[in-house]
Amino acid sequence: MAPNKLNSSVNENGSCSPSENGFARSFSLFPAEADHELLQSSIQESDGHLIEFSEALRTVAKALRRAAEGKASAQAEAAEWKRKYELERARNLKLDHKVQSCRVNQGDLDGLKLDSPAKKLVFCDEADELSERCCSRHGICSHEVLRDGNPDSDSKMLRKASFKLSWCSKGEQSDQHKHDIVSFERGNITTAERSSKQISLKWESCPQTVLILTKPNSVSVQMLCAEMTRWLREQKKLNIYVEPRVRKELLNVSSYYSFVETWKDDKEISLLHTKVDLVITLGGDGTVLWAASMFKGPVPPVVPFSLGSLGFMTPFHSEHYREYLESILKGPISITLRHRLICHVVRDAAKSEYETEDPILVLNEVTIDRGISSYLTNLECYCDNSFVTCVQGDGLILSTTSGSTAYSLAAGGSMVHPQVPGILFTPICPHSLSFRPLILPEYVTLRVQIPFNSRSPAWASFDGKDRKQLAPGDALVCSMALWPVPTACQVDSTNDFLRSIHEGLHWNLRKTQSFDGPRDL
Ligand SMILES: NC(=O)c1ccc[n+]([C@@H]2O[C@H](COP(=O)([O-])OP(=O)(O)OC[C@H]3O[C@@H](n4cnc5c(N)ncnc54)[C@H](O)[C@@H]3O)[C@@H](O)[C@H]2O)c1
Ligand SMILES: Nc1ncnc2c1ncn2[C@@H]1O[C@H](COP(=O)(O)OP(=O)(O)OP(=O)(O)O)[C@@H](O)[C@H]1O
Repeated sequence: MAPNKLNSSVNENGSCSPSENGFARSFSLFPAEADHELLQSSIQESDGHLIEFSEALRTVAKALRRAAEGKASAQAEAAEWKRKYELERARNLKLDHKVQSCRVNQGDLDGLKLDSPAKKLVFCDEADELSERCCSRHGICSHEVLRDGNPDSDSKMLRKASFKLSWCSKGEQSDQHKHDIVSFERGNITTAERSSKQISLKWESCPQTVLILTKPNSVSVQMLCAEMTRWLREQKKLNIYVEPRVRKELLNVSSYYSFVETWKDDKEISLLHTKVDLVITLGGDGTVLWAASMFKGPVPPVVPFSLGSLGFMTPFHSEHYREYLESILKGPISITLRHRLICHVVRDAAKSEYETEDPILVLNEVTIDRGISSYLTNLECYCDNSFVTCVQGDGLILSTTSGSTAYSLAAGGSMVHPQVPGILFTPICPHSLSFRPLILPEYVTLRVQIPFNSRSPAWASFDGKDRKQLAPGDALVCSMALWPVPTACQVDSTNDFLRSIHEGLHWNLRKTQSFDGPRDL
């Protein structure tokens, strides 16, 4: 309790000194000294209770005042948002109207209809204005580009389940445009749309084909894979694809699994995204990285199940796979769009920047380090042709935000929510006192050049795999890829991210300070 005038005459032992306290002196007529002391202490106690009570009343009054003030400001804010919403809605209705009339004038696009799927893709790409309209009405992407067969015969010819992605919004209907990040309202710049809202996937037709990818050499994973395959086939009537190795394992268990499909070569792998509606991974983060690496282009939604420890990208516990898959196959699903980096190695001997080896897509990071050399690496770094710095140390990590909790974190980089579109620039053991990690915007192109005067080659590795030597004169060019990895969330992007850093890293875990002790009031 705070020091107070009322108890300022209390001595060190906690009792009132008779010489200082006239009130105490007036009771000196009582014969027994013990009774007197008892009375003294009960008076002090009731004083104490009164003080405590008045403090409590003051706190309640303060809280009530704050609540009233908060309510008033919340009401004002709500009114302002409502006004903005009405404005935006009116603007969108006007735009919609314009689009409709434009369409009538153009003969409803019928004249532009093309007969092959390939042409249809080109049509979508080329007619930017039209695709804008399709996006603004249907959300992020209407999945048109993944359709094949005759576009006129519509859903009967679909080989893949079509779905719709949209930003989640609180209202029933969102009329907002996906590209409308900044709006100009009466000459003032306002942010109309957040770039990283929770994304929701809604199936427009039922998923039919599932690809199951599993961590190798694990008996528990093999058993779960067999059980899940049977359940998906018998209960959900789905087609199942697995890796050739897994098909053999399943057939060793029983010939029942002969319905399971697989592929023969890389060409068939490159076409998987046109057949598969959903990818299920059984393993840890490494299996999610493996799944991502199989898709060099678009990636179907991935449902990552963790076996054993909770991974950072595997929020689904395998024990409850039936409930999770039931709800995922039904939809809608909250999705994290995990950005990937596309990396090109440009050799010194190349005649032009465009003469590169096959690009490599990474979900976590690309690392350029000193490999087995004991010399410092010397890496010249450029960002959109501006010189950034020269890394002298063990190396450099260019990481996605999904990879921010992996190697980059170990090298001192920040942890970033996976839905934030950025590139982390994290040095490994820089021999300098002032080299802090950076986070760069998603639209930049980074170039890491091995100088001609470097004492040794550098080594690039991609998601911890596929090491490539970079000789003096070679460069690694890296930018954000077009094709993210959509992973299903257990709850939503933010909840899953926070849970993974709490449970996976014990982030900021500390014993709570006890209540008693010195305090400021
Ligand atoms: N010093 C380090 O921390 C270090 C060193 C090398 C590689 N790595 C990481 O390992 C990754 C390859 O993983 P792997 O499973 O194939 O190899 P692995 O089996 O060697 O596992 C590496 C560990 O990193 C974890 N991990 C992977 N991706 C993660 C992510 N996005 N967030 C948090 N943790 C993550 C895995 O769960 C695992 O515990 C690389 O991409 C790299 O990020 C880390
Ligand atoms: N289908 C696959 N084929 C080949 N290799 C794979 C496959 N799936 C995973 N791997 C590799 O196996 C290794 C271990 O996988 P994973 O990280 O999933 O398991 P884990 O190490 O047990 O998980 P955790 O680190 O979360 O405990 C990784 O290096 C990964 O690249």
